[in-house]
Amino acid sequence: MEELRIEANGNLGPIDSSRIPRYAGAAAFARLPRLDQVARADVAVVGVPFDAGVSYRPGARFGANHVREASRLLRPYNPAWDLSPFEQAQVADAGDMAVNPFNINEAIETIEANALELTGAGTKLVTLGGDHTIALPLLRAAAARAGQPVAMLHFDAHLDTWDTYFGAEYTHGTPFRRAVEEGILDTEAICHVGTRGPLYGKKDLDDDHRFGFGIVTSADVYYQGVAETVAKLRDRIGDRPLYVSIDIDVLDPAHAPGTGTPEAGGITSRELIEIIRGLRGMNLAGADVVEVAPAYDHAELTGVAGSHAAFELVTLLADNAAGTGGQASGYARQALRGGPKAAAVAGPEGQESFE
Ligand SMILES: N=C(N)NCCCC(=O)O
Ligand SMILES: [Zn+2]
Ligand SMILES: [Zn+2]
Repeated sequence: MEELRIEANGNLGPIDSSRIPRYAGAAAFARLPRLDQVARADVAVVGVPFDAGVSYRPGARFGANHVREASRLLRPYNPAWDLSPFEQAQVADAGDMAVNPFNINEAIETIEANALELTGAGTKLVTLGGDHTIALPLLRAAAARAGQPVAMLHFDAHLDTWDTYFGAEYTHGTPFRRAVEEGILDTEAICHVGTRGPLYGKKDLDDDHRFGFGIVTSADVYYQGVAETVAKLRDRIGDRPLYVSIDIDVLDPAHAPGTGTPEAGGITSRELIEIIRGLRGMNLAGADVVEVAPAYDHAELTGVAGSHAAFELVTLLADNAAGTGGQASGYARQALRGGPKAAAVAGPEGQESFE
């Protein structure tokens, strides 16, 4: 079948869902072209079907394709910012990395090497996991490309700064401790968002604090609201190269049941999307959406949430590639009251920083 695609500004866009039903054909993220169908890409969405690092329910190896399936319903215009990311930048689906499911160390090396290869010509990556182990090699590649340790916003119910499980150093509960040890994170500008749930002990928090992490808990987002959360995060990070890692379990299980280690009391998908939108114009180096485990999903809730989170990340990167960041437009222009969009556009001046 012919692929009837939307094209604009020399960028090959998604299959046109007004001419080919959106449920037809093979799934690529947002019905975008494959990387081998375009000459170059500003932004690539890539899958990492790997879940050998999980401590509880398995299945995140199927997450990337589940998010791709759910992403068929995305439309190409993002009204929050009056942006058509696939027109403003070339975005493509780079397919899946072929990682060894039986050897975690080798898998980590493969992910790092593939991420470096994909970003060679300046392409920015949005990676679909996979379990959270994969953030470590992705951060290595992001820091190598940035030429310096990167700031990080880590959306997650969990800290993921634990030391080992069963003596294993590389698991989905440990990537950010390893990243601090490796010196690839800018420890002046790293923060967890959405943290909640029981820990093993107080030492978990003491260690995490010692590594330099700030914490905006799920309860903080509820009590302070999105606007204040965004302002604090922007203040903390400034213009540093920023990696954004989104564990889908940051969402309440009501919004994202399809994940391996769910915790009650999470943020909503609306809050997550609005916080991501609040990062507009920041110096985004790369991002991931991980821990989608479709076997536990219902009605594609988690796939839809993951696909929208990824779409907002792609919008941020496309916006940066096109140099259009920071202008009030779209819904922001039509807003009746100030809110996070207004705050994000206005910037973080005058906001307190947090410890
Ligand atoms: N990264 C995720 N999703 N979970 C980490 C949970 C580690 C634990 O079992 O304590
Ligand atoms: Zn988690
Ligand atoms: Zn995690």
